[in-house]
Amino acid sequence: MSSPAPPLLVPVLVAALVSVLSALAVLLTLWVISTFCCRRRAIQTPPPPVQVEHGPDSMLPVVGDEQPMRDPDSCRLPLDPAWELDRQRLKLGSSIGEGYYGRVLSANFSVPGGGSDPVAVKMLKNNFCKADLMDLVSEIEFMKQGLL
Ligand SMILES: Nc1ncnc2c1ncn2[C@@H]1O[C@H](COP(=O)(O)OP(=O)(O)OP(=O)(O)O)[C@@H](O)[C@H]1O
Repeated sequence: MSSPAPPLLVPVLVAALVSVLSALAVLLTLWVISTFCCRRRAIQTPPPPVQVEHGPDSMLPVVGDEQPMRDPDSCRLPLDPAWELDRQRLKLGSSIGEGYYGRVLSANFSVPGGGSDPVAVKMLKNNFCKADLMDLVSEIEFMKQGLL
């Protein structure tokens, strides 16, 4: 049978427990504040421009992570004169459909010699991330190779 704790020990134990709990509360508060500040800083810091490179042995582009792209101008792709069309000649129409990362519009392309051709224009959805851009560029590259 255990003997009861001496009368003085109980207040000391309670005080120690209160001290430990207070310290834990302070640590938790500091952690919450630092996490909140880090998140705010991450949101305020604009993402770096996307680098799209072609690896020596691969036609797939090398681009970054899955952060949302907030500034579409920061991810302008290198021009490819062999495939690039003058987008001033494109007249966008209504939406045809949507896939996982892109949406497709009907459009008319004014042919330089005169007349126009109906075309489909695929573009990234709003709030796309770098992985979506990578998917689109990969699809473009496959199309150039005649693989799609
Ligand atoms: N060249 C095209 N001509 C007419 N309609 C098209 C054309 N390309 C796409 N579409 C329409 O737009 C829709 C979305 O196409 P999109 O390529 O974005 O996605 P998906 O191929 O269906 O799916 P995922 O995003 O998974 O590749 C298609 O389901 C189709 O209805």
